[in-house]
Amino acid sequence: MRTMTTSPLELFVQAKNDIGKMVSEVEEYVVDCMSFLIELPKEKGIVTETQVKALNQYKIQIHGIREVLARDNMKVAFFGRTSNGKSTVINAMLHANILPSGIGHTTNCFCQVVGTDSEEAFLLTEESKEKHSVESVSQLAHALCHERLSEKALVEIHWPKKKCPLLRHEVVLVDSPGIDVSTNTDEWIDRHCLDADVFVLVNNSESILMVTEKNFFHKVSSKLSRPNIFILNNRWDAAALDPRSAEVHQQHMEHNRKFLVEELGICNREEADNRIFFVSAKEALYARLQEQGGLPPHTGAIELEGFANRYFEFQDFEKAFAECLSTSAVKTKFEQHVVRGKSIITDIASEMGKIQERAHHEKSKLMMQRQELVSKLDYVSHQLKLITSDEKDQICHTVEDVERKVSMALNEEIRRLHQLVEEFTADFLPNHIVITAYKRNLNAHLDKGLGSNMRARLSDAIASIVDSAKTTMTNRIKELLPEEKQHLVIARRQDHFEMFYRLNCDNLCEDFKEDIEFRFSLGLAALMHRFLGNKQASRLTIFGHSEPVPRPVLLTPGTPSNEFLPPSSDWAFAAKFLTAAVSGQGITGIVAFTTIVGLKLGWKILAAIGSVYGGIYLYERLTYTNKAKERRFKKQYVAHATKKLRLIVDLTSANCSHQVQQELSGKFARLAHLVDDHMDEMREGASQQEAQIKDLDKILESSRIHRNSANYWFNLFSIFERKYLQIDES
Ligand SMILES: Nc1nc2c(ncn2[C@@H]2O[C@H](COP(=O)(O)OP(=O)(O)OP(=O)(O)O)[C@@H](O)[C@H]2O)c(=O)[nH]1
Repeated sequence: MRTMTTSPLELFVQAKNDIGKMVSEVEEYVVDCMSFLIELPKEKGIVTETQVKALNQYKIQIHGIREVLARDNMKVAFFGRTSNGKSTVINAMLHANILPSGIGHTTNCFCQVVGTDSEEAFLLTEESKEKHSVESVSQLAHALCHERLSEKALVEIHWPKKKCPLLRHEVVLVDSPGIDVSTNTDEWIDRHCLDADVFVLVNNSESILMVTEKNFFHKVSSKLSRPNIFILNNRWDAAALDPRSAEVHQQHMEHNRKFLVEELGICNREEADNRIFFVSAKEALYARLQEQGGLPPHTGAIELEGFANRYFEFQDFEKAFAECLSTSAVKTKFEQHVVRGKSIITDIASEMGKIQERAHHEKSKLMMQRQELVSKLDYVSHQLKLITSDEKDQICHTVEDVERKVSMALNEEIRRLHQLVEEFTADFLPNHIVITAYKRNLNAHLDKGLGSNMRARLSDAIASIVDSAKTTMTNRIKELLPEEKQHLVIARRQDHFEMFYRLNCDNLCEDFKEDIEFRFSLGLAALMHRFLGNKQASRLTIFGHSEPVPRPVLLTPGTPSNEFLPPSSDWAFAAKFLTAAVSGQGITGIVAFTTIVGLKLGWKILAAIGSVYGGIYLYERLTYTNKAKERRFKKQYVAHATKKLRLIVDLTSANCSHQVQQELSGKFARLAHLVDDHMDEMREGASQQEAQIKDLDKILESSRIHRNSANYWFNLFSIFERKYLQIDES
């Protein structure tokens, strides 16, 4: 609904303020949208380069509209032949004698009168922006003459607004040189007419419209769509003196109407009648100057008959002109801005819609991906727990299996220990230094031999068990890893397991003490041991002798020893005696023993027995070589080592199984670590997706706000349209 104002011209001012404010705010909005677009992540494809460029273009265009708006005003151009009174009409409308007028060609260039807030009037030319001060018409005329301007040049006369009410409403009045003096009116039109809202054709009512005037407006009409043209038949005061004035009036009306309606085709008959006026600018100017006290009373010009009617008609012209100018200027000046503004806003809303759509799509995609990732993470975590528990059991079984195998193999090796010892060859001499070295080398041989035998027995089997366990856990873990990481679980060469069997025979047999002294097998001590057994013999040794008797070595380990029987009758006596004799170890004892046996059996028998006994002794003594000593040494060593090794069977098998456990646990820990890393990456990915979803929410919210704002601005433009541009529709 159009707001009625005191002056029709105020409509333009009000519309200009409204649209100026709106465009200024829309510019801020477009800048906001631009910043929003620039900050959007390009890699997601939510915003395209084309959109950014388009928005930048809109920003430039809106800024351009704002700049044009600032310069927008209501422009009226006055045309007519020389001395028809164009300058006088303008002066009358401005209520001031601003433009020079007179007989002859007084206006030699385009003079544009605009209002200024300044107190003083000044003049600007196109060539220089230097302000020329003018205070009076004569000065202005002088200044214009002095400038020596071409007819198409433009001079701006800035006149204080407070002196002229018309200038307060953003009205610009353009005076032109006489159409009849120029041959280059095309250039005039291009330079000065295309942005004019209203044209006033000032005709001298003492003559009809000439071809030059008509041709000029034909050109204007061809370049502008339906220009607003008013025809002022000026100097009507002079024509009114003619008795045929009514007839002349009629002729002018018909002629002018025909020109506007038929020749130019810019309006209909009724409209044309409202655009044709018969006035006396000179009288109107004089009357107004007189009102302001600018002229002495009774100057003559306003005392002619019919002045009042002509003056009223001049005022009617001003009123019709103001309405037409304001309406036309609002439409021509602002309609294009509104159309452009609405188009920009619609485009921005559409771009925001696209961004919203893409962000929404991206968010849905991300949410699905995140859901998948979280489910996968839960699955992997759960599976890892299951596999870990399962593998623990599996490793326990494997370890037990290995322990059993090692134990069996070691027991077997212990049983075959004598073979290993027999295989050892080195010089053997019964002296301390050689024996010490011999023992050391034998220990090393045993260590190495046992180790390599164990390896030969178990290596393949254990390696196969371990490899199989590793392969199983690797395959299970591999399932939990993404394809691109599965190569990390493939076993490397250094993953191959080798059992380390260190029996440490050096330490084990450290306490081995050999006994390789000659022992006559039928000697008294040997016989006593044979008959009494080790314990009794040892007891006798402990109670009866100052010289310690070396501990006898069992020739056949495992052979049960004879039980000690209590002595009886003669044998009991002999035994006691023998015991006493042996216990005494003295010649007296032996002689006594021999005498008793001799007396009992007879001396001959005794001599024979003695010879045999001596022969046996001699034989044994002679055959007890170094080789025999070495054999005895090795036998003792085997017995000792066997006993010792049996003690460490459990320890060794436990140690080996521990190695397997370490190997498998280590391997599983490394594999599980890969899954942990993968889960960490998934968690990181999920939290990144969460952050991206939040960012997308912000983008969605911002694009929604910007889209709503676009709708708001579009509605405001529509309201402006209804208020100022589609008045007839309301
Ligand atoms: N009698 C009478 N004289 C007028 C009227 N209007 C203008 N004149 C006179 O006509 C002469 C020319 O007036 P201008 O206003 O200078 O005419 P113009 O069309 O501007 O002339 P150029 O600037 O040379 O193109 C002046 O002497 C005016 O006083 C009028 O309505 N009645």
